[in-house]
Amino acid sequence: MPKHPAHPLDSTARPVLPGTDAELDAMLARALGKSGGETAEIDSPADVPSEVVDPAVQRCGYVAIVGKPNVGKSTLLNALVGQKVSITSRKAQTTRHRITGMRTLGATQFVFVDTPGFQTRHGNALNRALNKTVLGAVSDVDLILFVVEAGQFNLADAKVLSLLPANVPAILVANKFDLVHRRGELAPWLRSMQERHPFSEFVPMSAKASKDIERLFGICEKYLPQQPWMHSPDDLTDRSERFMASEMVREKLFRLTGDELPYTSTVIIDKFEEEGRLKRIAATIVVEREGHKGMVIGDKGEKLKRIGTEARQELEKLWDCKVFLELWVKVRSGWADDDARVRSFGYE
Ligand SMILES: Nc1nc2c(ncn2[C@@H]2O[C@H](COP(=O)(O)OP(=O)(O)OP(=O)(O)O)[C@@H](O)[C@H]2O)c(=O)[nH]1
Repeated sequence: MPKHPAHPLDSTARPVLPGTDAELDAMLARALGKSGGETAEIDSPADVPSEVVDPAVQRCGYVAIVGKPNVGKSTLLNALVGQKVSITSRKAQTTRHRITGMRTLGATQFVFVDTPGFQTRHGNALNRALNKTVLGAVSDVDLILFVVEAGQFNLADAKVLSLLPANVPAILVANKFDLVHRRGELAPWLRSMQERHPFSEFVPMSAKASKDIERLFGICEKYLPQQPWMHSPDDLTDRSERFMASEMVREKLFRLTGDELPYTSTVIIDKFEEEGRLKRIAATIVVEREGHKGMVIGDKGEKLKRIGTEARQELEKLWDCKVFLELWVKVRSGWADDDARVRSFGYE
């Protein structure tokens, strides 16, 4: 029989927020897996075949992943879903859409919502659209994973934190824990974080470590309501193949052009045709200035060719079919400042 922990918000089982120093220290010790905590080991809901789960005992709910740009939200989402549904790059502001990825483990179906980092620096139309997406994402979910870099918190984190609704449980995910060398300094940091928001739990982790991902599933499960699944247990995302194609090109574009290319460059799919086991895709990379065009094309077209090859290879792997990908580059000055154009490029 699969396990079904009581929903923490159903009854008196609401998580107790650590108030005293001793409680905070215990929370930290437990989260770090040190002795002395009563729940150092957390079961993962995995390993119960989902086909055999009676709908009457199924759990299903939305989990929003929020945080400022570059803290690792997309890496986390991909690891949770078990496949690439959101693009990642070292360049901040890579994610622009609300993306849902799903994962069904045992009796529980997790529906994840990825959000763009909350934009604070520029008030242009693109950033206004991005911020609206973040607000929409957090208002109607069962659980929020507020992602920060472990031990860090600045104004950009604070702006995202200020958007969290009071009535939705939020877990503090201290990501990139592998980069923290002075772990002893985390206790005062955790204390200050708990003063900023009544987090239900604290999870120090690395989105790149599979053990941490498994542990996170076990932690999140109890926050999702008991109700039948909304998607088939095999579904991983509700985004179209067309969308995945444009995201994949955009990821390669940002990875291969480095920091010179402004994040306002985007990708539009002009053609998406299927012929048996072959997909023919034509896409345009839209840049803001003539000078950016050269950065994308590179010496003798070398860079553009590499962007195309890498995107094609990943798409072939993702869909398990042959892909023919044709790329173009166009200049459209000021598109990110133009509301109508931002909408026409697919940002609501
Ligand atoms: N060392 C380390 N690096 C990580 C970890 N998680 C993510 N990263 C890296 O951090 C960078 C940003 O990760 P993303 O997943 O793109 O971040 P994001 O928050 O989705 O960024 P935006 O799309 O800009 O909002 C990438 O280079 C990741 O490889 C982690 O746990 N440890």
